[in-house]
Amino acid sequence: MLNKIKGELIVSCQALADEPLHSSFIMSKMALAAKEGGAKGIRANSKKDIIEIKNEVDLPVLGIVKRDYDDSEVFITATYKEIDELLESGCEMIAMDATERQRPNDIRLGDLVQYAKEQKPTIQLMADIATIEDAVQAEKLGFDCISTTLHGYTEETKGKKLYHEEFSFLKNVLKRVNIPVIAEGNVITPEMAKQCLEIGAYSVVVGGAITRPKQITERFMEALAVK
Ligand SMILES: CC(=O)N[C@H](C=O)[C@@H](O)[C@H](O)[C@H](O)COP(=O)(O)O
Repeated sequence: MLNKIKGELIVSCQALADEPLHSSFIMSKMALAAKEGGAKGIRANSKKDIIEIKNEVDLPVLGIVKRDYDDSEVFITATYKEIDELLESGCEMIAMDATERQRPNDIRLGDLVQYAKEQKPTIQLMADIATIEDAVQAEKLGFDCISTTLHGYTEETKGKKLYHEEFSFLKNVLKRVNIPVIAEGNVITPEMAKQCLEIGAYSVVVGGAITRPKQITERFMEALAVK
């Protein structure tokens, strides 16, 4: 998958149970629209959505399973169970939370990486990180690439946006690791996506700005309210 997405756009097609477009069928059509628009990869949540998306488009899929656990704040591919589901889904790459936060049942991130690679040696793994330290650790653990997905979404990074200070976080991550770094999170305009690639991101993931019409509408409403 990494070869196919170099310098390209990945579209994240996700709608959780509490979102208006929650439906594997709708996500598969979102993926088709993304493909027809030129995207070279899809990020998707849940085995069900991934299977339906794979029936609709022949693009490589970066899979996650979002699931909440009582004993942890980690919710993106948190345990062996989610990894098993993703291996069954046929996705080419698995993304998992790679923050230093405690995982459910105290599972160690390194053990999850090892498990996934043992189960399917050809699977590629993406580390969803929030901090520079997460990125450095992820490279050591054997992840194939890093994504800035969780920057701004942890206690430590709350309120931060990837585009703050001319994408300074992205620039710093790029300086500290040698594996590909994918820009993801709050990339909301085509210009921002282009900027991420110019800075040196390997590719860019755009979600809400393409596939969450409620979020897009809210952005318009905010702008109108200012006037
Ligand atoms: C923090 C979190 O849960 N991020 C999720 C990760 O899969 C998705 O909800 C995002 O849509 C995705 O990361 C793309 O980002 P954006 O939608 O901002 O372009």
